[in-house]
Amino acid sequence: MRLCAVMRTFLKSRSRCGAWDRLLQKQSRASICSHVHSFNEANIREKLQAFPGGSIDLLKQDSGIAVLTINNPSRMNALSGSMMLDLEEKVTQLENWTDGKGLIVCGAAETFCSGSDLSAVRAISNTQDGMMMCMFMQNTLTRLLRLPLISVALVEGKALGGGAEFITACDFRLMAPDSVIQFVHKHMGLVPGWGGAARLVRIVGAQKALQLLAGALKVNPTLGLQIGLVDEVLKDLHTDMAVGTTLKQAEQWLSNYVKGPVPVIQAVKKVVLSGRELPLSEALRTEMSVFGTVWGGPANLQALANKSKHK
Ligand SMILES: CCCC(=O)SCCNC(=O)CCNC(=O)[C@H](O)C(C)(C)COP(=O)(O)OP(=O)(O)OC[C@H]1O[C@@H](n2cnc3c(N)ncnc32)[C@H](O)[C@@H]1OP(=O)(O)O
Repeated sequence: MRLCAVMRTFLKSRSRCGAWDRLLQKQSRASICSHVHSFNEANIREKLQAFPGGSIDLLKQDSGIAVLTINNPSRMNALSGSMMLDLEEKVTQLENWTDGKGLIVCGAAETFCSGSDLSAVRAISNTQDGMMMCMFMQNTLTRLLRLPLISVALVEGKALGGGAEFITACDFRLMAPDSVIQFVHKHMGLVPGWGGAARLVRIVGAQKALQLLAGALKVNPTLGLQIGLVDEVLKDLHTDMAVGTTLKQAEQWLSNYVKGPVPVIQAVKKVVLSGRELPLSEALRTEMSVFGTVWGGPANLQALANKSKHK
């Protein structure tokens, strides 16, 4: 099945906010499907399956916060072909998670992700296969960013190459002390292909993005905060034993933004997403449509009955 058809099926299946879905559907077709005409999904799935190792683990919690773990520690959590397939499957599960509000993306064994598995990169170094893999990952990471969940990447250790691209597909980024984000693509004779450059420009602006990519700069927590790539630096576990694990700190941080009923939190994400991705006139229409899903809804009526004051 061609990817465009997959995107259409996926978007059609999520029709709780018709206008929002239709607009993103239109945008998805234009931005994701237009540049590789001969994309054959079955073909790329078969190719990716030939590079096994590691897993992507998903834990959906009663709190409404899920934890997605990139798990391939013997290769510094490099993404193998089967992990790319696994990631797509987990994103589908999250798209269907009606009780979800937040998502933390992290790596196993105290490091985030060292990018694409270099053994797979070597084996599929022809242009056609490279572009297919790139399109598969662009599609998956775009869907991750568009989840109606508030997402945060928890960076410990290293986020390199595709790992640095991955973190840009989350709404927020947290860094542990001593961690590093580096778009090493230039050193590999590459540029980002998983959508990381396009998203980076939107996060830090074109000037800073150009510096990060052209200089393959090592971004430590201080620089990350300074340029707006990173939203918070976590406390050092070695000097402050009371803070718990980095994952606990990330959950604590995210809990500030996911307090409240599921439909309201998901609606917040949708209006920001449409503002981020759509032209103003379409974003305004979408905002009205999402507004219609919460106006007069249970949380709204409850707040009115409580005569809430916001002192
Ligand atoms: C569009 C996507 C573009 C891309 O993502 S291209 C890939 C970009 N990433 C890279 O080039 C990362 C290369 N690796 C490194 O620089 C270093 O291994 C790294 C991550 C800084 C860690 O350094 P160290 O702490 O010294 O550990 P190490 O080098 O001994 O690594 C431990 C084991 O992990 C392996 N590894 C690390 N990154 C990998 C990768 N991307 N693909 C496949 N294997 C990878 C590494 O080969 C080593 O394995 P082994 O113990 O020698 O069997």
